[in-house]
Amino acid sequence: MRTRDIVYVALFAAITAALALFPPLPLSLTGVPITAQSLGPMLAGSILGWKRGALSQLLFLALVAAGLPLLAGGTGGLGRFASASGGYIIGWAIIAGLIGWLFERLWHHLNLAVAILIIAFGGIVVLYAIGSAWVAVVVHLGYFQAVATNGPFLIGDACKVVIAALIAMGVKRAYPVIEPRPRARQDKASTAE
Ligand SMILES: O=C(O)CCCC[C@@H]1SC[C@@H]2NC(=O)N[C@@H]21
Repeated sequence: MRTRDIVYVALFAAITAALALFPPLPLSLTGVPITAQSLGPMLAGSILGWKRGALSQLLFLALVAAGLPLLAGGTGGLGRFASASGGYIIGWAIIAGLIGWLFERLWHHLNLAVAILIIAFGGIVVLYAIGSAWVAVVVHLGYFQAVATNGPFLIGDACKVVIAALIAMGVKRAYPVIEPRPRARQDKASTAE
């Protein structure tokens, strides 16, 4: 990793931490809060790509695990991973990697709609799937009951998806950070013509 990559990783860990400044709203059944912080991994993956995106969230998680109060509401420590929120928090690193990987693969086909679809897939479908498994275990619910507890997150998360896609597409145009995978041979041939 170059120095610039380390700076990007640290910057996006810091952005996720800064999003904790928005006050959380915990749900009564599970205690998992509505939070602005899941915008962090959406941005990290879509702007940095899979490796640096995932690393930025792993760095953030390491700091939380070490006890720094970087989660919304000023919480942190290993206990947060054992709480009903644990799957979502761990999922942030996974979805940053997944979103970044999909952005790299589809770089030459990206437009706002594709970006929204990719970020919604990672930041809603996959994140809820992981988070709900954790909720099911910790809160003693069936898996699909746990999935249903995500309902109140949907409007906020849909807004985060659109915000992340708009920012990521703006960065792609103005100052692309992702180094895309080479185009398929077929694409190359058609551009050479
Ligand atoms: O305990 C924490 O601070 C972490 C909370 C994780 C909240 C998840 S992230 C996806 C979903 N959308 C939200 O707004 N909240 C949950």
